[in-house]
Amino acid sequence: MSSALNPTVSNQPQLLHNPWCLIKHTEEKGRGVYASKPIPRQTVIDISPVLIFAKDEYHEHGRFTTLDHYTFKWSDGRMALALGLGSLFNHSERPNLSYLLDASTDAIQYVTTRAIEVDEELSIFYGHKLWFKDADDYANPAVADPEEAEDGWGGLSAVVEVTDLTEPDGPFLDGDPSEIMADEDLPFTRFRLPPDEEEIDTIRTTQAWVVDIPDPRLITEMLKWLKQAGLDTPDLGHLKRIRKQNDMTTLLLTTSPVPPILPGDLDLPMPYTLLVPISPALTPISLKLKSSFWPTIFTPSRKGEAEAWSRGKSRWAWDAMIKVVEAANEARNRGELPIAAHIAAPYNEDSESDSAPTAFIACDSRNSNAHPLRHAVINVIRQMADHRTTADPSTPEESISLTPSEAGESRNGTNYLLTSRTVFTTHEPCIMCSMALIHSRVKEVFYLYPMPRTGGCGGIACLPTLKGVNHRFGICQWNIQGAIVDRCNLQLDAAIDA
Ligand SMILES: C[S@@+](CC[C@H](N)C(=O)[O-])C[C@H]1O[C@@H](n2cnc3c(N)ncnc32)[C@H](O)[C@@H]1O
Repeated sequence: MSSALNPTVSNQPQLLHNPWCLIKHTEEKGRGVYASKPIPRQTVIDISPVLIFAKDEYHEHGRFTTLDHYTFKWSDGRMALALGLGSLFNHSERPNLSYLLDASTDAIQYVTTRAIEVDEELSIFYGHKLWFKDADDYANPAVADPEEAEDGWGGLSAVVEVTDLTEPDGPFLDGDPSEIMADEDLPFTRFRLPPDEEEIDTIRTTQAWVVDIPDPRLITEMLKWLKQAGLDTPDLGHLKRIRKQNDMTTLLLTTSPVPPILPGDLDLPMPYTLLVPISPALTPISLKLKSSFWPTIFTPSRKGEAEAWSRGKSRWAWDAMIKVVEAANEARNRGELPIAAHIAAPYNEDSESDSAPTAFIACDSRNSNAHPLRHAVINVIRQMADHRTTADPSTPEESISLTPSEAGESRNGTNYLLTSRTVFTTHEPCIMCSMALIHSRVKEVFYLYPMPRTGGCGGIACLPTLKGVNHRFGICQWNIQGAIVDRCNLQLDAAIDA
């Protein structure tokens, strides 16, 4: 953000009913909403009721007034004005709020997409065609060009038009599909889970034999002996061999259950056991904690780094997301809750993404089954389980559909159901569904709508980060809700319990 921006608290009455924010004024942007204290990710900042204008009314009158800076497209060509905080969020190329249009209550809900620091501005993404000069000083600031701006009406029209919906085939089709996309251009936000083993009681250890060496001159000899005795094994490569503590030098010997027999001529004390970490430290905090057991090697490996995404893979995700939203719409038309989940066929650089038969899609069926546990994610995992228990790999059709790990006698119950698979859902999975995804060893989950009150992927809890949970999966929130929802005309109940 431009350093020229120096927000001042305006002298107008503050929103005392809102615990998170203040309205401040800057010369460049006018009023804006700023965090008055640190705000956690997925906090509902405001649910603004909207005032709706009929299409003709807006076209003939509203668009010629100041309203035009504040309104955005609603369904059926109508325009909406957010009452409350909703009209004061300024635009950012890197927004920290997502929004959720709720046609059933005529309201719009604003939710933080990441943790927000005190004094940070809360912003939304208006779209690519701005009618003003963006005051934020990013590398490619949008240049206001009235000719470029939409000639339609509605200042914030892009709130629901982040992606160009006039492109009949959708985004990410142009260009080289293998080109790796910059993180900020991806259609989703990845949530960074804290690295494993950040707390002392989650560090996994094993018992190792060590010996104190009262005379440091014996160290070289002992290191030679370790080699000769075959104790210089790679399984201890993540640990330092020697620890110097309180004037005592101690040598790490082995993790074998039986004590090693030390050379008799060196007059060493008896070996004894200690707990040592079983893996290297990936973070500085982990290094400190692990080294409190035994000096550990620091390897900030690539393990925790985000996977690179190509344009083709973004398109694959877009298609999967469209599919899941369409399924949710169909479910709604059948009288179900409009929630769907999709186990996408794995992305393959060389083939059509949606033709592989191991893709599954399921909807919430709590209504039709009168069964409170028939959530979409549970239903889709069950489809995969049923497929793996019943598919006959001897038939040509099924032999195509089963991946090597799925085929053969090791079927359901032997292998995990979703290893290396990606699940797309309309709604953040609830706690029950998140646990089912952990049990299935899913690789990653993409969802469209955060569920701050029920979600198990960061909403009310983040299951993959809980202590004692032995699997982690990637969590990504789709950024361009508006585009997808508008395209598929999904009418969503923001209060839905997904
Ligand atoms: C919905 S209003 C936001 C609240 C507005 N700042 C106010 O004081 O009422 C949209 C208007 O805010 C201003 N604005 C929003 N985001 C901006 C940005 N990134 N840079 C400059 N001006 C911005 C523009 O004048 C725009 O027409």
